[in-house]
Amino acid sequence: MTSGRRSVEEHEQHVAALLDPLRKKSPLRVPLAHALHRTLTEDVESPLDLPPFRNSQMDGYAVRAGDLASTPADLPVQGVLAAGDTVAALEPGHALKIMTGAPVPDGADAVVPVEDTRATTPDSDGAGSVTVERSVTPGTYVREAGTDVRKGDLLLPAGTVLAARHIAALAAVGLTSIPVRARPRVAIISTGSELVTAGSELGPGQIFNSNGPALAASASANGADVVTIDHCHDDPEEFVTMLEHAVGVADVVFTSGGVSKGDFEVVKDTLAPRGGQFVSVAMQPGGPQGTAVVDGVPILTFPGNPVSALVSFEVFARPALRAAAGYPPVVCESLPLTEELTSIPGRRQFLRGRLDEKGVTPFRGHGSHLVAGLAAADVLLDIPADTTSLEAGDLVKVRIL
Ligand SMILES: Nc1nc2c(c(=O)[nH]1)N[C@H]1C(S)=C(S)[C@@H](COP(=O)(O)OP(=O)(O)OC[C@H]3O[C@@H](n4cnc5c(N)ncnc54)[C@H](O)[C@@H]3O)O[C@H]1N2
Ligand code: MOO
Repeated sequence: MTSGRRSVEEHEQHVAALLDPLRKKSPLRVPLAHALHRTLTEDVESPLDLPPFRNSQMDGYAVRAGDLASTPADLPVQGVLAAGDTVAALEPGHALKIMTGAPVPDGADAVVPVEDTRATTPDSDGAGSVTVERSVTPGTYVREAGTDVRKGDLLLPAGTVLAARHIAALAAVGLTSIPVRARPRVAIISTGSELVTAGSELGPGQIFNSNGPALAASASANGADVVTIDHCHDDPEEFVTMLEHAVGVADVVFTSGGVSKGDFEVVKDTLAPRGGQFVSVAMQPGGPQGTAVVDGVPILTFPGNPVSALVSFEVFARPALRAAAGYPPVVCESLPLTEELTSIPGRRQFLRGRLDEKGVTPFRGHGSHLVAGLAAADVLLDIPADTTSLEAGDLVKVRIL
C-alpha cells in the first residue's frame, strides 16, 4: 500500500507501535564481561560485606592507639603483614608493619602511616623496632568491614544502565553474571549501486557508503546489537535475498535509500507490493519514509541522503531502541536561539546546530547531503511545522545528539 502525507507525530506513533514488541523480549543473564551498557532487570543485593574484613588504608604500622599516649614512642615490631596475608593478633605494646589492604590484626585499633614513623632498626623484614612520631585516635586509617556496603543491602537498583563503575561494584562483591534486558538485534541494509565500502577504490560516479556505518554506530550507541550490515545494489533479487537473511537474524531491519521517486527504488519497489507503507512525512530532512513487516519482523526504510537517514533514525528509531534497551529517553531541551532563523511552512524542520553558553546556533546549509556539516553538529533544532520564523532569544526545542 502507498499512501499520502503524514505528520511526524503520526509516523512516530506508527513506528512506535511497530517496534513495541522489541520492549517485550525476555531478560537474560550475561557474564559480567558482557554487561557493559546493558540494563539491570532486577535489584542486586550485595552477597557480602565490603570491605569483607577490617583492613589498613595505609602502608605503615598497626598499633594500639593507647600505646601512643605520649610520642615519640618506641615500639618493638612484631612482624610484617602484606595484603593477602592472614591476621595475627597484635601483642600489647607492639607494632606490626602493615601494607595497604592487609587485614588489621586483632588487638590493633589504628594504623600509623610509614611517613609518621622512623624504623630505629631497619631491616628488610620490618622487624626490629619503630619510633612513632605522632599519636593517633582509634580507627585512624582502619577500613572497617561493611563500611562500603553490607551483605544484603541494595548494591544497584533494577534499571541501572551499567557503566564501568557499576561493573566495578558487581565484580567487587564477586558476582559473575547478572540479569539484564535483552538488546534489540538490528540488521542494516544500505542500498544503492553507486555505493562502495571504504577500503575499496572509488570509481566514476561512486561514493563511499556512510549510512551503513552511521546507522550501525547509532544502533549500538542506543543499546542495540547490530547483527548484520549489508550493502545491496539496486537489484530487487539481491535485496530480497538480503532481506530474507536479515529478518532471520534480527528483531528489526533498517534500510537506507531506494524509497523516493526515481526509476530504481529497490526498497520501495520490493516492499510496496508486499504490504509496505511508503509515505511522505511532513518533515525536512527525512520526508520519504517507509515501513513494512516481513516474516513478523518490522522494517524501517530510511531515505538515502546521509543527513536524512540519520535524522530519520534519531526521530523514529532511537526512542524505540532506547526503550527496548531500558535506556533513559532522548534528552530534549528548550534553549534560546543566538540568531534569527526562517523555516519552510508545513514541514517540521530538524536543523543541525551547535550549542554553547550563549544558546543554540543553527547551521546555514540545509542540504541533506551535508555529512561533514552533520558531524560538526551537536544538536538538532526541532522547528514545528507551523513555525516560519524565529528571532534571536526565542526558545527552540533542541534534541541533544
Ligand atoms: N523527484 C523527487 N526526487 C527526490 C525526492 C522527491 O520528493 N521527488 N525526494 C528527495 C529526498 S527529500 C530524498 S531524502 C531522497 C531520498 O531518496 P532515496 O531514499 O531513494 O535515496 P537514494 O536515491 O538511494 O539516495 C539519495 C542520495 O543519498 C546518497 N546515498 C544513498 N545511500 C547512501 C549511503 N549508504 N551512504 C552515503 N550516501 C548515500 C545517494 O547517493 C543519493 O545522493 O530523494 C530525493 N529525491
Ligand atoms: O527528506 Mo530529504 O531527506 O529532505 O533530503
